[in-house]
Amino acid sequence: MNENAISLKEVELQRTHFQLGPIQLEVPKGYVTAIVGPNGSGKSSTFKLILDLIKPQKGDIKLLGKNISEDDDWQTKSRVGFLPELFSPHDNRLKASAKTEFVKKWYPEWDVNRYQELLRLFEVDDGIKLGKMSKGMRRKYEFALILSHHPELLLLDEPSSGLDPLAWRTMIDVLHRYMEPGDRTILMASHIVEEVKRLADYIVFMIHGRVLGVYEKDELFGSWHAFYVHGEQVNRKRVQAMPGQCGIEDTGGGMLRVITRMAPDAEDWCGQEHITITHRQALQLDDILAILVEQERTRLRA
Ligand SMILES: Nc1ncnc2c1ncn2[C@@H]1O[C@H](COP(=O)(O)OP(=O)(O)OP(=O)(O)O)[C@@H](O)[C@H]1O
Repeated sequence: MNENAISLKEVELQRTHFQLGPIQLEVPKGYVTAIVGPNGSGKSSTFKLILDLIKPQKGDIKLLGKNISEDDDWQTKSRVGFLPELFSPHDNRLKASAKTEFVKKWYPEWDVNRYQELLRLFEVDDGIKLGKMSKGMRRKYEFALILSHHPELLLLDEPSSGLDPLAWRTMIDVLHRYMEPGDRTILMASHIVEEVKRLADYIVFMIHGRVLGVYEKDELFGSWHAFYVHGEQVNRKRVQAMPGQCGIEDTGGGMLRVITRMAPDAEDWCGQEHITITHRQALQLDDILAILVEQERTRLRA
């Protein structure tokens, strides 16, 4: 990884019932990074910290090379497009077009043609009051708005929340095209497995306010596998020594299903131990997340 679009160093945020961090996170420029984690794990809070909308108790945050706590300059923030998870109800009485007129003044790179093109693509009428828009329509409008000033960096919190399947496909398409020039960056939070699979280059797991790791997507799916082995050939105790082992299940019919997070090493180990893998399965993102959540719960209980 070379240049970072965002970096968080030892960032801590203390709330009454929640502790975020210390977080160490680097978001590489030119790629899509997806934060994946259960509800309440701190994804939205991380976005707000990055944008200086809330202040951490400790740590340093850099946005597009600038230290955000020292940089009050709008210039850096005007290079970012932020789609929050929830929109403020304060704008509800405004027509979308009135909000656009207000917002566009803040962005030197505002592109009216791009805005009109995106409204057409998403089939959004900006003559409607924001409070009268459906959830999906409002999301599509805000999406068009943040893309129309040619941001270098997009921060998308649950981008497809409320979108129908057709609008979802359009959004994925628009984001792929957005990334085409090669120097743009997306940091997104998502619960949608398919969305992460289609868009992300890197995946960050965040659980209970902690970043559990940043993984290159293909490497992640290539290393988390379930191996099926014959219980007659190998007993539970022996298979516990498999590299990266993080779960053994009896699937009936004398078969054991062994989950490993180090599939290539585990395969070599099986070879050396003369254990035949009868079948193997790459784990899905939600399976991996479920295992990590369980491991984190066990760690917290200990
Ligand atoms: N303004 C606030 N004051 C106090 N606690 C808050 C505030 N906002 C969020 N929290 C708490 O911080 C924790 C993290 O919330 P956050 O919204 O960052 O999580 P999330 O991962 O985005 O969740 P979700 O997937 O449900 O959107 C939660 O326990 C939440 O209750």
